[in-house]
Amino acid sequence: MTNTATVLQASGVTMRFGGLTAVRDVDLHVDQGEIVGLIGPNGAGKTTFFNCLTGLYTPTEGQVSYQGKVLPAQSHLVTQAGVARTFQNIRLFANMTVLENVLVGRHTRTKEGLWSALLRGPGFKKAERGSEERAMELLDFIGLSHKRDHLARNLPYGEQRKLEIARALASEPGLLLLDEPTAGMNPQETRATEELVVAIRDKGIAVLVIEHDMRFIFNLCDRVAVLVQGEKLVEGTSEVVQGDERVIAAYLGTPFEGAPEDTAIEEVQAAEAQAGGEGNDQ
Ligand SMILES: Nc1ncnc2c1ncn2[C@@H]1O[C@H](COP(=O)(O)OP(=O)(O)OP(=O)(O)O)[C@@H](O)[C@H]1O
Repeated sequence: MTNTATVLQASGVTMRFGGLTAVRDVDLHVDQGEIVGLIGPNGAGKTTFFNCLTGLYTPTEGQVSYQGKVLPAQSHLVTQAGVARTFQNIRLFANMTVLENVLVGRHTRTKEGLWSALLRGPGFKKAERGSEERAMELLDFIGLSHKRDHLARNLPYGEQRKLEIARALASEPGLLLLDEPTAGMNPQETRATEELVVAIRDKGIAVLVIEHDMRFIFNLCDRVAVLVQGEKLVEGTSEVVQGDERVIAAYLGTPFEGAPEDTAIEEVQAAEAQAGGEGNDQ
């Protein structure tokens, strides 16, 4: 426990959909105690990569290990192994209470399966009693214990996102993957989420987070990897990534230095200026 241990290791992960390569040969690791950010323009392959890590997709090539063991490409086995995630779009059980949502998240840690949890069979009810204390601890941790009996759908948006995190934590992960946790949040909610992620890390859970809010990422992350068109372009500390011109260019959609398009754009601009000047006397 004294040395830094690698929690997650993705090696050469490639994901193709027919002719489209959404993720190409990506290596990424997350160490114990780290918060790692994954950024990139829309369509860069971030969510596809998460889906490869969590068993929703079987990568076309490459492999993913958690604590030294190759993960199976089945999401419930990945969760059982210790990797939990949230989704870009909220996926709570809207008509269940706050507490019930967290209890469902514990099903991988009890002998009862998901259906038993959802249908609330006798086996689940028994397991539930043992789990309730832990679920309430988690609700305390995220500041929602006072709303334990509220229906999830009645929570304000920011609290729904927090509840999703609590449900993911209920599987007792060693690594938490967050897909755009602050999407749709106001600045106060974003700030609170930042603090929550730090508190999660301080509990010994490593975090890998996809986020478009750059301030959130650069404030929070020990390391940031940048995906562009499915490939890892840069990886480093916030300072390194912020200072890398290729990252700025990728976000602005500007061609890289020396790219052939540079001259083409200049030629078009010159032609447009000339045409504008000819037809216009100003
Ligand atoms: N199931 C799929 N079948 C075919 N193509 C897909 C599939 N999922 C994603 N893609 C394509 O793969 C590419 C990467 O998409 P992905 O959603 O992973 O990007 P992203 O970086 O998460 O984007 P965003 O920031 O907008 O969420 C896109 O071109 C997308 O259209």
